[in-house]
Amino acid sequence: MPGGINVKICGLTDRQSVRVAVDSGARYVGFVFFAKSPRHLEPAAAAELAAVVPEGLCKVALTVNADDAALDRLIEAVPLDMLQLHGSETPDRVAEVRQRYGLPVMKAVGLAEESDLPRLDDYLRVADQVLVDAKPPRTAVLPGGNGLAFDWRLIAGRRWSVPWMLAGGLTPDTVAEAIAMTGAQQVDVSSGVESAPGVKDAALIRAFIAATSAHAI
Ligand SMILES: O=C(O)c1ccccc1N[C@@H]1O[C@H](COP(=O)(O)O)[C@@H](O)[C@H]1O
Repeated sequence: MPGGINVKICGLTDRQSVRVAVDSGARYVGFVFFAKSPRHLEPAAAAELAAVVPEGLCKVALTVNADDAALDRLIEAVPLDMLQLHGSETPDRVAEVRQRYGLPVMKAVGLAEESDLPRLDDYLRVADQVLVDAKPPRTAVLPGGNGLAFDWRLIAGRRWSVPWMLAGGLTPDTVAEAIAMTGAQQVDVSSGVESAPGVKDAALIRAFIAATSAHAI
């Protein structure tokens, strides 16, 4: 969105929250297709939510190491604008998915320390965007959506050759500082706008998006 921060609200599971996200100015809305997640949706349910999203906003499907059969089913059922690959997909797999479905692909990469950064570079030639997220703890059930932040100083002042989005433990209280420190022009949130895992909170969604607008002014 020219002149402002692009916000993605991820893990939406109900119509009311989709409406709040859209009305508050979200540029991306994310649906999770990963059975272990409390935000998991079946494709038919996602199709109903997608119908609430106005033309021009980006409907993103988050998948984790999904195979072609699963992606075929998803794309057949849900009108999508972007695929977010949030597992251990290789650069070759990212290129394959992009080619097979003709949709823009955003590849998530988890960071915990400086030595994680080169992995991000591996995706710049194959992904349309990269999502810079916190690396999940070894014992985590989910590869993302854990409400954990990484040390933003790791990417302060860094730029990449494709558009990128900052994620990981962002909240209405922290997002302005995260933007200021990293220079992110796009931010993604899931846990930070929930009252319980998988339950989005309208007031938190509004507050999060307002906090990014306050930054832009
Ligand atoms: O949200 C989930 O359940 C999820 C499941 C599997 C992979 C990623 C998931 N969420 C994504 O993780 C980041 C950070 O989320 P959070 O704000 O820290 O909760 C974000 O991109 C979510 O889309």
